[in-house]
Amino acid sequence: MLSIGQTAWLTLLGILGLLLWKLRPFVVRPFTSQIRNLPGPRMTSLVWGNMKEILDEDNSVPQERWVAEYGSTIMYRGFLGLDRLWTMDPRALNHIMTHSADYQKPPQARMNLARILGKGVLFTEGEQHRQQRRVMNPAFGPSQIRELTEIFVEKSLELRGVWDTEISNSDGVARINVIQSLSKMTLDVIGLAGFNYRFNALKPKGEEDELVTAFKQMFDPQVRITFMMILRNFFPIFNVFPDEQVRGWKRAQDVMRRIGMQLLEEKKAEILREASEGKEKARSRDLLTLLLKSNMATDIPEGQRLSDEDVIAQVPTFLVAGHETTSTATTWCLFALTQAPEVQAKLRAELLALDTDTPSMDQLNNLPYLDCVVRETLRVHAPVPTTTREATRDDVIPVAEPFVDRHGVVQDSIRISKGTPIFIPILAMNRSTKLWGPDAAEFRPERWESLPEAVSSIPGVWGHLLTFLGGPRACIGYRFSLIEMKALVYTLVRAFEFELAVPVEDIQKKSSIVQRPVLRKAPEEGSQMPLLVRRVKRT
Ligand code: HEM
Repeated sequence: MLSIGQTAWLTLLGILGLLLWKLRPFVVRPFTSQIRNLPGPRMTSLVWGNMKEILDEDNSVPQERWVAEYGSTIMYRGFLGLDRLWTMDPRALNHIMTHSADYQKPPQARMNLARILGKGVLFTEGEQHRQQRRVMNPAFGPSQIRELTEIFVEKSLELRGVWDTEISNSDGVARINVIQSLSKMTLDVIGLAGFNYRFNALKPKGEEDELVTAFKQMFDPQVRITFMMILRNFFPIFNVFPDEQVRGWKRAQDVMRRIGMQLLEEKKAEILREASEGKEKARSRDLLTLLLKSNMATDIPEGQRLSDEDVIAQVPTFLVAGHETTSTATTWCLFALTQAPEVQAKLRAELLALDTDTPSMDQLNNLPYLDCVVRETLRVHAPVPTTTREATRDDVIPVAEPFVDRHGVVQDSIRISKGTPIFIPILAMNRSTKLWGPDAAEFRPERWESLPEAVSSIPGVWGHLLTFLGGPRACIGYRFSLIEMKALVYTLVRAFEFELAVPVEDIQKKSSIVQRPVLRKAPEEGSQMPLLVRRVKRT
């Protein structure tokens, strides 16, 4: 039997051992990492590495400067000097994104995803991920999105009505924080299109929907980073001491789970009822019903079907992945139009030439300038500016362009060790002057009428952009968000004129995962894009 003193010593030793184990990469990697000889900036702090420069400046700006100085493939230091790979070589990026089993999301990022979203498609890796994508892909095909267009247009018109009322109440010109309304609109859309669930976020009926409350609780943008959060990130064992925030997440998760389960049961019953009545097509066209139908299809072998747990985990996954991304993209689109009045006028002229308030998907896709404006927005204002991966084994990454390492030796590949973090430079690739030309940073929709040859090497799933990533982990919802964005821009730009309500220097891009706008003078107010909105005068 151990005495209290001995138990305390053993516990202390255990904690010390765990600490040393966790700190091992920070101690060993600087001497063993295969990428330590890549060119790159000098480390400016032993504790912060190069992170201070990165956190002090706008997204990707320091890395773009380093690439201009040292070449397309560089190494810089993260927290406690941990090495990070940043490459803008299209061939290397293609290798990393297509070999998704060898380059996975870092374990800590996955742990946080699982804690908040459950084990949905954003979380899973390897065979489980392939299985989920196989069942889910059919729900996101072009013909399914065509069916959903009506919802995108209906909700866009509802938003038009809300802003119209605000204008009437403000003597003809309303000051509107557009990101707030757009976020409600896209939540309503993903509710209806995702699960046939009415959030009524744009036009609340009585009390706020409990799923909306749960969602807000989980993704509060004002969340404080506490010491306990950092500790829990490094040492999951500290999860046994939950604070109020963790308890709040747990309560929110319980609500999401309960409603997810209820939706699942209802939809399964509907599919079975319709099958027994001999109907070919289920009435509901939402993503969850389509996913369930695909999961129940006879060509999916029994062992490949998703469990109920897997299906329920997709509910918060769709909500998170498909909501703020599209609202933020549309917000930046309206912002870009305020900065380019001639583009706004040209776009409006094209949109008003089509004489309908309720366009179909094909009609939206046949508007060439609208297409250019949406592409240019997603290029310059990619909502997700970077994403991370970690090498799961030692590897040799091929490059399109040989580079010179720190010792002056020419290298034609990147040797990488297991565990090395990699940053995928979505925004930086989208605005690389080498690929897009000297005006790459400018918002110029006309560039899409004749693209430089070089951009065809960018390994993105859509439009020569990395906005939706590429390879097996590319965004599953890109067609969904493109048509939703087009329906919004079509409806809003036909109805209203937009002007920025504050000096442009006051708008700052604040990056968590998604790049949201905040006011430099009032960051505590959260996401803000104040625009002056007037009705379009039709002659
Ligand atoms: C402008 C809008 C959007 C942007 C910019 C965007 C961007 C992205 C990016 C960059 C990823 C890869 C993340 C990573 O692996 O690190 C991703 C994944 C994903 N997106 Fe989107 N997305 C958008 C809209 C949507 C919509 C509307 C949906 C659903 C309705 C959706 C569902 C997903 C899902 C489920 C994944 C995970 C795919 C996987 O890992 O297999 N996204 N998205």
